[in-house]
Amino acid sequence: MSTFPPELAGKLIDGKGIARSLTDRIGREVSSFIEQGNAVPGLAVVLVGNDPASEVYVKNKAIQTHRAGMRSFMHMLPQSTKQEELLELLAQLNANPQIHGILVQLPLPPQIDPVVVTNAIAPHKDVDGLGEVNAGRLSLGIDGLVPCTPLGCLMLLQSVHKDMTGKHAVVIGASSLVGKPMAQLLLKQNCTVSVAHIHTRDTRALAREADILVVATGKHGLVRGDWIKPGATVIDVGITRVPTPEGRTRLVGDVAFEEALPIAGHITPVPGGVGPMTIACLLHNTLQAARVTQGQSKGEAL
Ligand SMILES: Nc1nc(=O)c2c([nH]1)NC[C@@H]1CN(c3ccc(C(=O)N[C@@H](CCC(=O)O)C(=O)O)cc3)C=[N+]21
Repeated sequence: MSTFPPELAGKLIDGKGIARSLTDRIGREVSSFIEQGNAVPGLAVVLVGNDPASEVYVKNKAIQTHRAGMRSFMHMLPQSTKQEELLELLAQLNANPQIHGILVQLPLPPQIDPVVVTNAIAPHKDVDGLGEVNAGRLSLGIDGLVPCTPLGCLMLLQSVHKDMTGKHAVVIGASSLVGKPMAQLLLKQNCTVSVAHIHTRDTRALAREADILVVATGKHGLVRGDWIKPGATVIDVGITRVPTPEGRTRLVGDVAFEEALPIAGHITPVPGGVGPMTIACLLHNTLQAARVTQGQSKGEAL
């Protein structure tokens, strides 16, 4: 990033750095949690199939989990795994007192229903926050486990904005994984929230009205420079691996970064933006889940 002139470099939201300091803080909190006589927080990650990109993410998660002083339990299942077999594993993980958080990596093979699987995770261990109990809690504004990517985006926004009251926040993408929970979190920050999706008539015109723009579509380069209101804060959740002319690959976001950089007030890069925050928030949620299990948090009913 040092190749940017200083006035542009100051616009970058350093997700990697913010994630590192969050992970370090969680590590210190984990140490004192254990010193107080509590169990070592444990995270189980389940991967079905052998998608190479998913394997990289899952290994990254395990490395970060250890860095924060927590236990990591990896379960790699074959692509042909039956839904019943996965549910059987989840029942064991739910019952295992060494495990405080469970994450099933998405997407799953076609023979497995992600809704059934997500809801088979005990709500107090659902560190992805995707099950109906935690999703319902979020929409009601009750404490619960919040999905990691939107939570990470919120923390990045809070590094720029002390108070978001009255700001127009536009979320592009309405998935249950990112767009919908992101909209709930922005509402809770007193933003006026618009959610654009595949059927939205003029997404560009809507985006141009945004003080805060969160893009989570998986369509790389969708948001061009002229979609951005001058001075807006832009959070790019997209992450796609594309080939380079030299025959290698690189990661790009949903925002045409070079076009957006001179116009935005603040913007997240890809890589080094939202991605590292997702993992840091997973650790945050795992510690939170362990605290609740040990009766140290008010979210007792989780
Ligand atoms: N149940 C579930 N929960 C998830 O949170 C989940 C998932 N399934 N399935 C896959 C996606 C993807 N995901 C990422 C996490 C970190 C980076 C990350 O750290 N990215 C680095 C770059 C890593 C690289 O070089 O490949 C960065 O953006 O700087 C990216 C992507 C979580 N996901």
